[in-house]
Amino acid sequence: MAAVTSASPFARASPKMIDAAAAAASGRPLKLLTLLLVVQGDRVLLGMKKRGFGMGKYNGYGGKVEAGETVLEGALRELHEEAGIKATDATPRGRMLFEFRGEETVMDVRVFSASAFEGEPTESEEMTTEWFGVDKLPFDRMWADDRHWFPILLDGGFFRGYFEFEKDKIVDGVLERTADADTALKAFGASK
Ligand SMILES: Nc1ncnc2c1[nH]c(=O)n2[C@H]1C[C@H](O)[C@@H](COP(=O)(O)OP(=O)(O)OP(=O)(O)O)O1
Repeated sequence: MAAVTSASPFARASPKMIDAAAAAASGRPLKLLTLLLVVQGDRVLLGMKKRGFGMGKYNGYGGKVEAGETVLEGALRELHEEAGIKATDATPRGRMLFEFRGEETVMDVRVFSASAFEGEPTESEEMTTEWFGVDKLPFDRMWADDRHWFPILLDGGFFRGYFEFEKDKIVDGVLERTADADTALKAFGASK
C-alpha cells in the first residue's frame, strides 16, 4: 500500500506547492462535508450515488454537516441515512479541500473510517451498498482524488490534501500523509 501512495504525483508536493494551495483556499467560503469509509478487514463498503452531486460515482457515505451537530454526529447521521447502519468506532482520518474551477466555495471534507457497525447495510434512495475487496476498488468509477489517498487510509494512516478540479478532472493538487489526526485536521489554508 505504501508503494502506491508514494507513486502518487500529489504525494511529492513541494512545500511551495502546499503554500500555494493554502493561499488559494484562505479567505474562501468553506462548505463542511463528511465522508465515512467502513473498512472491515480486507473489504470496503461503498455506495453508488443515485442522484445529485457525484451521481454515478462510488464513494463512502457522507454529506453536509447540519446546524447544531458536530462533524462526527453529521458523519454518523449521513451513514445511517444513506446505508442504514450505525458505526460504533468512527475515527477521524483526514481532511480534504476540493476546489472547483469557477466556484467560490471550497468543499471541506472531513474523512472518517469505521470498522464496526450495528445493523445491515441497506440501499437507500441516495446510495447503493456494495462491498469491494481492498485490491478491487472501482477507482475508475470514483472521484479522481480517491485513488491517491485511499492507500493511506487503508494503511491505517492520516492525511490532508487540496485538489483543484475542472468538472470531475483533477488539474492540480497536493496530498500529505500526516503523523496523526490532529495534524490532518489542520488543513491547508483552512482557518478552522
Ligand atoms: N472529490 C471528492 N472525493 C471524495 N469524496 C468527495 C469528493 N467530493 C465530494 O463532495 N465528496 C463527498 C463528500 C460527501 O460525502 C459527498 C457529497 O455530499 P452530498 O451528497 O452533496 O451531501 P448531502 O448532504 O447528502 O446532500 P443532498 O444529496 O442531501 O442534498 O461526496
